[in-house]
Amino acid sequence: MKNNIQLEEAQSLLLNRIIPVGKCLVSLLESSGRVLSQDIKASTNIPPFSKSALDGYALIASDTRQADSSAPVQLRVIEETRAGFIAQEKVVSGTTIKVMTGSPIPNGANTLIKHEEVVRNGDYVSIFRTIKAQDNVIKAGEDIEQGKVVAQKGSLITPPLVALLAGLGISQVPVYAKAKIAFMSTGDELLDPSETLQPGKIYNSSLYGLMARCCEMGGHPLDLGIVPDEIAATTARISRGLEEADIVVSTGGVSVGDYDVMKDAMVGAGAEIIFWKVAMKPGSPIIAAVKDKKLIIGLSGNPAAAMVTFDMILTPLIKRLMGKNNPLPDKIQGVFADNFLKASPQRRFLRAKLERKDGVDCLKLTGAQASGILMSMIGCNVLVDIPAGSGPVIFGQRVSGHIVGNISDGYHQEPVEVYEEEPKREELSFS
Ligand SMILES: Nc1nc2c(c(=O)[nH]1)N[C@H]1C(S)=C(S)[C@@H](COP(=O)(O)OP(=O)(O)OC[C@H]3O[C@@H](n4cnc5c(N)ncnc54)[C@H](O)[C@@H]3O)O[C@H]1N2
Ligand code: MOO
Repeated sequence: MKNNIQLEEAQSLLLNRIIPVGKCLVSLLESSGRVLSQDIKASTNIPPFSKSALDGYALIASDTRQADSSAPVQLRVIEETRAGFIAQEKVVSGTTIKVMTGSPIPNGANTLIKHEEVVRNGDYVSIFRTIKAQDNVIKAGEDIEQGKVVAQKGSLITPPLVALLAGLGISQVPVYAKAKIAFMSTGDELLDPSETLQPGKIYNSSLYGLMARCCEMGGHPLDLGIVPDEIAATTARISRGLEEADIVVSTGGVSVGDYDVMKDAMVGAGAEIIFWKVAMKPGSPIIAAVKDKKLIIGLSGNPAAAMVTFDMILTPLIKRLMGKNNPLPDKIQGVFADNFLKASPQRRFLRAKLERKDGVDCLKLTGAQASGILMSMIGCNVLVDIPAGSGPVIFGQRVSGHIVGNISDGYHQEPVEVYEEEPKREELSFS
């Protein structure tokens, strides 16, 4: 068993053990937010045929070579067509076909003019200028060429990708199955929020926040409820979780108190401990074990510590289980828009909110930072990463962080912008 390891080592020790869950097909709408389980190749051009970009007339460009405002060219209108229909006639020299936006380009025509530019008189239109070939023609394959890989296995399905898949005629999307994560909380002091509060007891808050986070990233939580601080009961609950889920997550019982049962319960369930404690605050006493290739992760009982370690360690595991290629939280650099005056002998993660002010990414604390304070998780979308051995962090200082929660995906996928010059404090105004 390793002890007090660095966060990055903990992440890679665990990620290396993850084998993505199965694959399945889901409807287009259900696919949003899921992860593609295979490359998608365009089976057709988009658009599939060349079409008109406007309401007007399809004609042959060379017919207008002599046209000008004093000597218009006259063309005979031989048909009128619209989007969804193929013109029956062929445009030959001296003729034109009236089209609507989206109409397939009629045979023989190679350019278009909008109807406001012509004068219609019975079956004839007058054209007052020379038109170039291919004007206002949207070419077949202009958006996507047949055969092109439009999305890669392991990528997140976003609403624009849903539209693109629909445009390719894909109605059932190949995705990774949802990971099933079992959640339990140990603690004799805990009551479910549905129960009446008793003296000395508190409501189980952590479990619900973690399960909601699991849902937020498309996982399927399995609620194993509250377990008393007893080894046998905890062992039994872990074993049940292992039978039914891909990963078992618990809160509480990971420190050094008389009732901290998690390590013994894991061993009792036949699991091998991988590590205990990660050099970070909050959440340092995290413990990880493995049984039959399934991970069991015990998080701190302190609610904010549990959420921070869930975001930094569990979230990547769940994303990888569901096939995601780059599951670690995206990194960001920004300007600290607050003062945190405590020294950090240990590496510390501060709950902050990322806000862009005048083009500068600013990170402002969301409240008090003690491990039990849940309030400051509200609005937190970045965990500012303060290296071990740091002194106070002051307003205007450059800091790094990790994006957490829903804005993580797709935010700052490009390399993080590095500022040439430190913005001066007086140049920044914060509300
Ligand atoms: N002598 C030492 N004591 C502690 C140490 C230490 O190194 N030496 N480490 C501290 C740190 S740091 C942490 S973090 C906690 C971790 O404790 P546990 O994971 O064993 O958690 P508990 O003791 O069960 O609970 C801690 C705290 O959180 C409350 N809690 C627990 N579960 C929930 C829940 N599901 N929802 C809401 N609140 C919960 C619990 O009542 C406690 O107040 O240990 C320190 N101690
Ligand atoms: O590591 Mo503990 O989570 O600071 O309170």
